[in-house]
Amino acid sequence: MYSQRLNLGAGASGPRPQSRAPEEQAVTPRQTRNRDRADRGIPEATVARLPVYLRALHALQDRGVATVSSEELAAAAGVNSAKLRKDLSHLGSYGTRGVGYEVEYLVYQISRELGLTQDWVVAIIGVGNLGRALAGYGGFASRGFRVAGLLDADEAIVGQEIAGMTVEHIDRLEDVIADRGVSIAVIATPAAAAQGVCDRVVAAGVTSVLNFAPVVLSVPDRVDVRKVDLSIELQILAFHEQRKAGGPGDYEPVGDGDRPSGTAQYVEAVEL
Ligand SMILES: NC(=O)c1ccc[n+]([C@@H]2O[C@H](COP(=O)([O-])OP(=O)(O)OC[C@H]3O[C@@H](n4cnc5c(N)ncnc54)[C@H](O)[C@@H]3O)[C@@H](O)[C@H]2O)c1
Repeated sequence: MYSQRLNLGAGASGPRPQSRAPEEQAVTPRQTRNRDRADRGIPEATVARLPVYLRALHALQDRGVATVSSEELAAAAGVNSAKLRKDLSHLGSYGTRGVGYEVEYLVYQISRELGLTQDWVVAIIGVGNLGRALAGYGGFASRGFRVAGLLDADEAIVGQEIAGMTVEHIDRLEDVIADRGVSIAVIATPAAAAQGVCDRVVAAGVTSVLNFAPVVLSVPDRVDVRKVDLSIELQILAFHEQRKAGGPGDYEPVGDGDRPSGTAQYVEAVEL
């Protein structure tokens, strides 16, 4: 058993460390990723597929499967097996001929690569419909993300209890980030407020932002922004539906051309 594997599920079943040494708090996801990958050159397309492999591996673990062939894992993840083997080779994982990959160790390797073997502290800014849903989503903790702050500008919302946390006023943003070691900010405000919020979290030292607002955020180079836009995903599905129905236009896959199936993986990064 790998100790880091245990840590992945700790949020759901037991307490996580509430505080870290200052030098540990200062490490951001980006810094860790850059440090770990600096010399290995793992392609971003591979990185984007690792969470998909991880999800498939967790499903195998849940079924008590100890080893898996590249073909089985590739089928479960919706990619071809050659691409899967190539992806995993970037992690130094080649499997064993005739046996395949050891599920538990591969979970550990991918989790380590994605920075999931440690806790990431998250603040959700904008606690409306979406912010509430995100705050109540149990899946973050089991994947190593701990929501440590809910902030909103609306006095009627501030002070409310949501998912066991009290919503704080946005005026406290900088203090919350500093005091709780927030390294990822989730922005779920209206579009008009998003850039201002983003500027503040960046000024407070956050270098990873997950943006749900329908606006392209300007950030310094050192900051990673991932944008989630469900309407774009629906438009992509509409495009494919149209093609299935024999609608206009021949389709040429662009870019990677071998993206895994399933909707959750289709969350696009329009900025990085
Ligand atoms: N990405 C997606 O797929 C998706 C899906 C639904 C909604 N959205 C977007 O997510 C955002 C939130 O949607 P919603 O339905 O929850 O809206 P909402 O109006 O219910 O919630 C927005 C919250 O942000 C708060 N807020 C406004 N200005 C703020 C500020 N400066 N600082 C802190 N909080 C502030 C409001 O008080 C409100 O509670 C919107 O931008 C919406 O367009 C995205």
